[in-house]
Amino acid sequence: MSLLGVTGLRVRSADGRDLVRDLSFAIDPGERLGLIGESGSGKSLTVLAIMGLLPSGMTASGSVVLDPPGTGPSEVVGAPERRLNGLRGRAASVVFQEPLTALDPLMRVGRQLAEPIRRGRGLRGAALRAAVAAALQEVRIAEPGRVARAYPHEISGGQRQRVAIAMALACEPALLIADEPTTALDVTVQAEVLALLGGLVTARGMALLFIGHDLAVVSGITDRVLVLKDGEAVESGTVREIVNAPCHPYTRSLVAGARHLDSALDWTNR
Ligand SMILES: Nc1ncnc2c1ncn2[C@@H]1O[C@H](COP(=O)(O)OP(=O)(O)OP(=O)(O)O)[C@@H](O)[C@H]1O
Repeated sequence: MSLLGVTGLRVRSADGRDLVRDLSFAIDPGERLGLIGESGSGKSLTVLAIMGLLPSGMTASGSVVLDPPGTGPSEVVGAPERRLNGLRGRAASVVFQEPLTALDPLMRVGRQLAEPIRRGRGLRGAALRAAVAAALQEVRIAEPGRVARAYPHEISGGQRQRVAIAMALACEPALLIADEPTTALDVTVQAEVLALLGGLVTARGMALLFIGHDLAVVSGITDRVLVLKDGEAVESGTVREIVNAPCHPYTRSLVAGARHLDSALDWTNR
């Protein structure tokens, strides 16, 4: 059984429009899948449906099953909040595009990172403080003491995204979902955060669902790609297949327009 199995997923708006239609894919433990598509193609709604976090009024149908090692499979669609809370953070965790989504502006960084570590790992006191420092070091925060004492607005955008990544990792999820995690960052910081994410996924043996609109970025960090257009999957395959022999016209336009395509092609020769 896959770690994540999405079958016939449909997301419908409050006014009855189908924003995601008949979407099916699976991710095995340790696998890296990219979900790529233009703005408005339904990528973020797919992520929210997987986490049981759709905005009120929107409904999901079909099936989303999370099956992390050591627990039985759980259906997300229609699950009560209590069951979803047990899955979030442990089975799957999300890093969003805008790190401030994950951070409370009125709470010091160290305290907010401590909360999921305390909940997830049951640590207290000095052991909890040490775990917070270790978590900040793991995401390569240069001055963990200063950053732990800072409020989110007192640190840089790149540091905020590193903290958001540390929070997403706090409960040791089997699947990390990264929803355009570098889009809000400037270009040099983007590359550093991508390298960090890729390294952490490898080091922890996590599976990765990486959402993006830039084929060069997505193909650099994933093994397989699913192409979404207007809420529907139009093509899927390995990075090599998609980059070297795109079938659907939309995928062809993505490949033709991909910036830094050379570096993406280098990745396919790994
Ligand atoms: N809360 C909402 N209410 C109504 N429609 C919404 C809502 N959120 C998203 N949509 C619509 O659903 C469609 C898919 O949106 P979604 O955010 O999943 O796209 P996306 O591929 O993630 O785009 P982007 O790359 O810009 O984030 C879009 O047409 C969008 O306008």
